[in-house]
Amino acid sequence: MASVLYDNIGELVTNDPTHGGASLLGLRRDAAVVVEDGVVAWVGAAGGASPADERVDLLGRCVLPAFVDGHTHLVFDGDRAQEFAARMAGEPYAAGGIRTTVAATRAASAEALLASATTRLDEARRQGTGLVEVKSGYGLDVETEVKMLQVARQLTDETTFLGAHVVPAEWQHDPDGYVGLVCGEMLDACAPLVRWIDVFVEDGAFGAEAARAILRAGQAAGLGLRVHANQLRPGPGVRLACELGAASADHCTHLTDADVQALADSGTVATLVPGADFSTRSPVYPDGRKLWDAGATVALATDCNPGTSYTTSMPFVIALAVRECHLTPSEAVWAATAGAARSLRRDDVGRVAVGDAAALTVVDAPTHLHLAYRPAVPLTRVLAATTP
Ligand SMILES: N=CN[C@@H](CCC(=O)O)C(=O)O
Ligand SMILES: [Zn+2]
Repeated sequence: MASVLYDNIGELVTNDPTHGGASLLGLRRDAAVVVEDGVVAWVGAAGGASPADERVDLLGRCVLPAFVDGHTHLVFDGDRAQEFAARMAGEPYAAGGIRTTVAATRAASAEALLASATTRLDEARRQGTGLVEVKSGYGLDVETEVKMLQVARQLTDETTFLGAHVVPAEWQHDPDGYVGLVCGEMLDACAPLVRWIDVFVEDGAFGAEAARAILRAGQAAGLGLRVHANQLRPGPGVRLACELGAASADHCTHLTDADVQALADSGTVATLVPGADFSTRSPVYPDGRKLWDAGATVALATDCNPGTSYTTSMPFVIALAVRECHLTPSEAVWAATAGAARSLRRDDVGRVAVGDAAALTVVDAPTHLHLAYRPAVPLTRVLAATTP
């Protein structure tokens, strides 16, 4: 049995309420963690553990649960840097840009998609991410959606069918026919490859009626629900997500008071992706403060994709969530770990607890506050990771 002792941790974020009194993050100062065969075997005081096969001295650094990135589009081909540059010159973001990536992704081989997605996943891991969710949605035909998901399955168990990203060009004359394809042949082909189904509910993408039909079809196929909701303007996405019992409503940039209340009253997590608001130069950011104070469960994710948020950096998202969404640094770290785990309905990640798979990230700083305090500084890396 191989054991590793991580000793002299200056600040350990456990997200386990049995540690740290009433602190949100279950903080332990001067701590140590023992990992045996990839599982957390012991959590206690620095210098207090029995000898292990290997000892890693953290020299007073902060250790936290590896970040959980519950919303990514890591599998795609093509480049949209020109579209980004045009936006920075004043062009608005529109859902239709997705079709540019669809053309490139259809033309790419599975091998090429796996190679580029693996590079992005490695990039995320170098910044402290342990677990990612990955969506399809740049195929929009049966063959390419399956190709994307077969690639995604090689990266993570948390895969999502997003055939309802937008209506592809060849179905523009018959959007209802496309909804039928998504609910029928495409879902049948993709369901065995995924845990989740997602719909982009927005003008230029899918309305409430089509989204309800698609999500119900996914539910009937045994999939959990996620919704791209209220990204570009107020709309029905969040309320639909709450009504149908979705695990997560993602974006949540434009919420009414009724939307906030619906999230607070439901088990649906509000997953904020402020990297998208940053890269689309949104005039507003999600009001994380209001959601948190209302009692909603808040998560953070990168939404890594070539159109609206080409970042794999959870520390960057944490910094944005503090600066622009008005979460405290501690709330943002919780949302990027424990909150994100809830958005995937996982209770085995996003915390440091005996018996859990070990997924630890080290911050080259004495406290978690430095994640928001020192934006864009490469402070984090995964220390131990066993989650797929
Ligand atoms: N909003 C919908 N989907 C992606 C953007 C996709 C794209 O523009 O390529 C998002 O989450 O932001
Ligand atoms: Zn997205």
